[in-house]
Amino acid sequence: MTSEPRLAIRGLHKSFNGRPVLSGVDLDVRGGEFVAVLGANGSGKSTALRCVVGLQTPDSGEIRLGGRDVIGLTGKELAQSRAQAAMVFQQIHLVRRRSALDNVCSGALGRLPAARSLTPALFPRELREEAMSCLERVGLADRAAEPAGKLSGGQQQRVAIARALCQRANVVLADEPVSALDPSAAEQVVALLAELAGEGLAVATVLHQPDLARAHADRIVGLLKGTVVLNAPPDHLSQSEIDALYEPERERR
Ligand SMILES: Nc1ncnc2c1ncn2[C@@H]1O[C@H](COP(=O)(O)OP(=O)(O)OP(=O)(O)O)[C@@H](O)[C@H]1O
Repeated sequence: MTSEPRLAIRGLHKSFNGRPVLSGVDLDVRGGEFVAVLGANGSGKSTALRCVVGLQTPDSGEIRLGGRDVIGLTGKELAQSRAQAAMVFQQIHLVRRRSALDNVCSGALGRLPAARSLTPALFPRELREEAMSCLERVGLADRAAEPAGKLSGGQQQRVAIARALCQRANVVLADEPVSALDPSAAEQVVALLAELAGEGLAVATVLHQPDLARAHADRIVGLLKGTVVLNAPPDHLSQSEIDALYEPERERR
């Protein structure tokens, strides 16, 4: 594991309509590390990850990707810095009628010349080869030609992860990637994310399954009402510490 974090978040604040959602969040993810982010509904998990990839704008704080603060960057510099991080979502967002391979190739659209990115027929051969090796890494090379919509939910999520690899992201952020999957597919996808971290990627995933986090993560980060209250390897955390993250949900019921 490298010592310089690939992703370093410092003092992240975000409010919606005057209501604080993130109140000074710090989070580091190093290459080779698999971090699970846990917390009750509304604790700010998605907002924190969305700020990293530019889907939300924080009110204040630092987001360092590859050692460089991306807040305040503009234009090409911002695009290059942000491309280091790719996001995988619960709703998988593949083009269902396109092949798995075409979907994976689309991870490279940000670096293709415009004339090459208009339609998959124009994707260069080298890109198709790279996308194929990304599909191999997620165990789906044999389904490359299949329309994405015909694959199972777990397979589609693995295609989305391959697309993140084809973006050449070195930080992969996943927001509840397994919430829509059955337990066996969920286990496979989380194990895959852990394996990719083991190969050197920096991976952080929001999970609603503390057991999967305990089984696979190197570190668990717990958010409570927009504040990091846990940050430790699973075997350093008691079940009651993890259960306490979900107290606000129980109070609401
Ligand atoms: N674009 C937005 N506009 C207004 N409020 C928002 C917006 N995005 C998120 N929120 C609110 O911010 C709070 C935190 O949302 P967020 O999605 O980050 O929580 P979460 O921990 O990921 O929750 P969940 O587990 O339910 O996905 C919630 O109360 C949510 O309603």
